[in-house]
Amino acid sequence: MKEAQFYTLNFSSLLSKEEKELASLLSACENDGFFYLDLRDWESGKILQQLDVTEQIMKHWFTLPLDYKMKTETATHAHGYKPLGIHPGVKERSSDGFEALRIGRVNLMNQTHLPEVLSTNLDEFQQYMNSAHYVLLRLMEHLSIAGEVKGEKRYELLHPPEQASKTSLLYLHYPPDGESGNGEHNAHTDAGTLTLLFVDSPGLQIFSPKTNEWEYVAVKPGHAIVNVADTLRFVSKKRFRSILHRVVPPNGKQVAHRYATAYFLRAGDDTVFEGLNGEKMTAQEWFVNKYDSFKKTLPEQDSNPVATGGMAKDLGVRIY
Ligand SMILES: O=C(O)CCC(=O)C(=O)O
Ligand SMILES: [Fe+2]
Repeated sequence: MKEAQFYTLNFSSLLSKEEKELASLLSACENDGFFYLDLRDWESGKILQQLDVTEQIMKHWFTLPLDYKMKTETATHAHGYKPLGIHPGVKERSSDGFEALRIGRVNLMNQTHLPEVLSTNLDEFQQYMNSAHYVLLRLMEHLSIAGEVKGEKRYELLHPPEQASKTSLLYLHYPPDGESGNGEHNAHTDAGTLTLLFVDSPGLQIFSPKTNEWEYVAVKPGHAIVNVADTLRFVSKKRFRSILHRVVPPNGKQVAHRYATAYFLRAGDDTVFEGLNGEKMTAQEWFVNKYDSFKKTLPEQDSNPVATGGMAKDLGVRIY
C-alpha cells in the first residue's frame, strides 16, 4: 500500500508569518485537509516533552483493571472512558480495537468530574492541553490570514474562551492481537475544527482524493499530524477539505501496543453553521449526531453521511 504524501509545515516559521509557509498552510487545507507540523524547534520542543510526560502517565493508567477504568465518570461524549470494542471497526463483522480516555477542556480547566489520574497530575495535563490549544488556535489565525478571511468571520473566533465547547484531549490505546485487540478504528472524519494528532506507530490511513486509495501515513518523530475537521469544512463553505481517515494495522495484525494522542479543537457549542445539506445547526448538535452515528452498524454509517462528514459520498468510497 502507498504512503501518503503531504506538506510538512514548520510551526516556528508559521509563527513568524513567513509567506511561503502561510501559502502552504492554505494549500494543505484546501487540497489535502491534512499536513505534518514540525514542532521540534518551537520553544525547544517543549510541547513534545509535555506530551511525553502525559503519555507515560496514560500508558500506566491503561494497564489498570477494566473494572477500575469503567468507574471513570462520563460527563459528555467529550469526557469519559471508552472501553475496547464497543463500536464497529473497519470490516463488517469486526469491532473497534482501541480503548480511550477522553478529557473535556471545560472539565480539565474547571476541575469537574476528573478521574484520579487527572486530579493527581493536574499541572502535567493542563500544561499539555494549553500548548495543544495554543498551537491549533494559532493555526486557525494563520489560516484566516492566508485565506483572507477578515473581521467577525475569522476562524480563530469560532472558539470564544468564555463559551463552553466539546474541545477534548483523547488518549488512545490499541492493544495487540493476543490481548483481544485488532488495531482498528472506523473510517470517519473528525467533528470539530482542527485536530492535532500524535501517533507512536503506523496504522493510520487516509483516503487520498488524488489517488482514490487508502494510503498509510508515515510516522515522523517530533511532528504532529494536523487535520481539518467537519466544522471548519462547513464554516468555510467547503473551501477546506475534512479528511477521511481510519486505522488498520499494517499486514492485518496488531503486533504491539499502539498509542495515539489527539487534541480535538471544536467550535463553541452555540456556533451556528450550515451542515451537510445547507441546514442550520450548532457545533454541539453536529457533535452529538456524530458520536451517535459511531454506534451504528457499518452499513448504516455508510449510508448515513454523518460519520464521514459527507466525504465518503463526495469521494465515492464505500467505508467497509
Ligand atoms: O489512532 C489514530 O491514529 C487516529 C485516531 C483518530 O482518528 C481519532 O481518534 O479521531
Ligand atoms: Fe479521527
